[in-house]
This record gives sequence, C-alpha cells and structure tokens, in this order.
Amino acid sequence: MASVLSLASTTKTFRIAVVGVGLVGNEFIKQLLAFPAPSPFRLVSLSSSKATVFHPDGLSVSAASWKDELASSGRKPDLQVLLRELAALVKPGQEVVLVDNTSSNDVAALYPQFLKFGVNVITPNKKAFSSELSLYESILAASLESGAKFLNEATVGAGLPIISTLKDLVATGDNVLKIEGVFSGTMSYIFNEFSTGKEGGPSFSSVVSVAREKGYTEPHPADDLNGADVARKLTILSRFIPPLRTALPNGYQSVSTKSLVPPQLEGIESGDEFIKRLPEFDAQFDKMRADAAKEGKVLRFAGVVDVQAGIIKADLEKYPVTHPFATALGGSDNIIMFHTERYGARPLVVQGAGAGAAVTAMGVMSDLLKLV
Ligand SMILES: NC(=O)C1=CN([C@@H]2O[C@H](COP(=O)(O)OP(=O)(O)OC[C@H]3O[C@@H](n4cnc5c(N)ncnc54)[C@H](OP(=O)(O)O)[C@@H]3O)[C@@H](O)[C@H]2O)C=CC1
Ligand SMILES: N[C@@H](CC=O)C(=O)O
Ligand code: NA
Repeated sequence: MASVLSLASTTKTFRIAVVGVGLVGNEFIKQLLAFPAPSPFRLVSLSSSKATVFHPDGLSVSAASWKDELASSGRKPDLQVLLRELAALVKPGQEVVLVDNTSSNDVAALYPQFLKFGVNVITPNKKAFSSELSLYESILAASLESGAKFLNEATVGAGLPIISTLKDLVATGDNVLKIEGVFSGTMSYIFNEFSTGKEGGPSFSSVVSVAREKGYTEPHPADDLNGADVARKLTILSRFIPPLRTALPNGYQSVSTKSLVPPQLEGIESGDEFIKRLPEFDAQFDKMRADAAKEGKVLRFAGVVDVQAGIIKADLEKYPVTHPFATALGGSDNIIMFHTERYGARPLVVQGAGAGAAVTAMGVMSDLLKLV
C-alpha cells in the first residue's frame, strides 16, 4: 500500500485527542487503532460528554478496552483543560490534532483557540463553519497565524470527496458557476423510500425512524427535517467559493430553507419524543406524495448554490420519475454536481453514501492522512 509506505517514512508523530465518542467517534477510533504499524499516530485523549482520559505519551488502549478505560476514569471533561494540555504538546516534529466528533457548538466555538495554540482541528461537525461569519473568520485567522490546519471533509457528503474537489477546482483557477444536488443522507434515504412515483407506500414517520436507526440523522432528527443540515452544508461550500465567501453573514440562517417539521413539533427537545409524535402528521406527507405521483413526479430534498444568480437555497422539489435524482439514488446517497467554466455543459458529479458512521469516519480519517 503506497500510502502506508510513505507514512512509514514520516519522522513526525501525531498526537490525537478525540472529543465525542458516539456513532462516528466510535468508528473513527476503530479505524485509527487499526492503522497498520508503524503508525505515526498516538491517541492521547478521549472525551465523552461525561468523562475524559489523557496521557501525553499516548493512552494504552485497544479497540476492545478504550470504552472501559473511559468509563472508569472518574475525570470530568473540561475543554479549557484539554486546550492547555494539547497546547503543551505542540513542538517541532510533533503535531497535535483535535478530532471533534460531536455536534457541539461549545466545542466548535473553541476551534480558534486550539488553532491559535498550534493544534490542528479535524472534524465532521458542521457548526463552526456554518454559523456566524465572525467565527469562521476567526478560524481562518487563527489557522493562518499559527500554521495549524483545519480539515472538514466529512462535514459535506460524509466521506465523499466534496470539499477536496471544490478546493481543487478553486485553487486551480476554475470558476464555479453552480453546485446542486442532494446533500442530506437522511433526506435522501427518506424520499428514496417514501416517494417512488406511486401514490401509496410506507408512512413518512416510519421511514424517518429507520433513517435514525441506521445512524443517518443528526443527534436530533429535526435538525435534518427542518432543512438546517442541508443549509449548513450549502454555507460550508459557499464559503470556499471566492465570490460567496462573505455572502452569508449569519451562516445557515441566511440560507433560504424549507422546513418539513410540522409547526406543532417545533421546539421539542427530545429526539425520541419528536419521533413518537411524527405519525400524527403522516396524512399531510401522504398527500404531498400522491400529488407528486399524479404529475408523474417524485419528491426530493435538494440544495443549490447558484453563484451567478446569487441564490443559495434548500427546498423540497418535485422531479420527473426519469430525472437522475429519481433513478440514480438509493439508500443514503448524496449526489453533488459541480457546474464550472472548465466542466462546461457536463458537470463534474460525485455520488455515493452521504451518511452513516463508517463512511463519515473514513472522511475524518482521510483528513488525518492528508495532514500527514
Ligand atoms: N452520522 C452521520 O452520518 C454523520 C455525522 N456527521 C457529524 O458527525 C458528528 C457526530 O455525529 P454522530 O456520531 O452521528 O452523533 P452522536 O450523537 O452519535 O455522537 C455525538 C457524541 O458527542 C458527544 N458530545 C456532545 N458534546 C460533547 C462534549 N462537549 N464533549 C464530549 N463529547 C460530547 C455526545 O455525548 P452524549 O451522548 O453523552 O451527549 C455523543 O456521544 C456530528 O457533528 C454530525 O453532524 C457528519 C456526517 C455524517
Ligand atoms: N444527518 C446528516 C449526516 C451527515 O452530514 C445527513 O443525513 O446527511
Ligand atoms: Na465529504
């Protein structure tokens, strides 16, 4: 394996702190610990929302033992303490990396601090890059000041090469005209199952429940159904496109977004309660499906960043049953089309699973390898 051979020749070590050990975090740790020897990686810290462990030289844990080690630690997580511990490890020949596998705003708000102290940040967490422009600008400035990097491939399309493709297009001088596609694994799964061009089919609430069981949804499924997850992804992409870098001062909240959350369910804090109440609204989704089917169409939740028209929006649309969004997608597939000057009439297309623990952790792990 070429990549492993070239890593074997690196003289640097990479000290890694993982914050968030849920679905993606758990899978990331598995992939990290399975990395072939001689591994340049040392896992120095693990944190859940309840406990943390840290050892500057690397934890003595295996794939089978890390959960017990964390559970029995007795030490409460503290992000400021972690910041100081990691900053102290930054030295020549030794890179330090924070891997944030949470969806926490609190962790995201500290990226500028970590970066300022030379700690690289790798994450699938969309919050920091899709909220207020001021936070994003602080991240850019801190990274520039210290040279520490932030890599966020898994924030859009999970492991699919969406951000790296966009960065390469922009860096090589292509003009991005429009990006459009299905950006949500959850929404893709829901509508691939729910709306097939026929009037009947499974209930909306039942397919949402399955999407959650499969690990596609955000910790709270309303964050997918209200369109915010797609709006966040469109914000992240827009900020990599020079003419749109500052176009969304309030981040995802500045994106025109269609919410599928029934008003009566807005503000329900528990994801379980939300899922329990969703069947009350199945009839209205049945009607939307039947209306589309009568026109020979399917429902798909799509996103668009139209650079020329200045339109950034996330909406539920109807597509003919012959459209690629109807015929080419299955499971949690994302499909993202880059229309650029160089690609002319035939867009550059990336397609594949856009959610799920294994493919998301792969996106995080591949960012780590890019850093190496
Ligand atoms: N699942 C997917 O397909 C994809 C997920 N992502 C992103 O990956 C991230 C993780 O998603 P996922 O693993 O599915 O979510 P989970 O809810 O399974 O895991 C998130 C974990 O973060 C922990 N956590 C929250 N706040 C803190 C904190 N301050 N310190 C330490 N741990 C904390 C939570 O702990 P506790 O449960 O104790 O609160 C939870 O275990 C999210 O940002 C999501 O948007 C991106 C692409 C795809
Ligand atoms: N909930 C998200 C997970 C990946 O970002 C999705 O469904 O796409
Ligand atoms: Na990606």
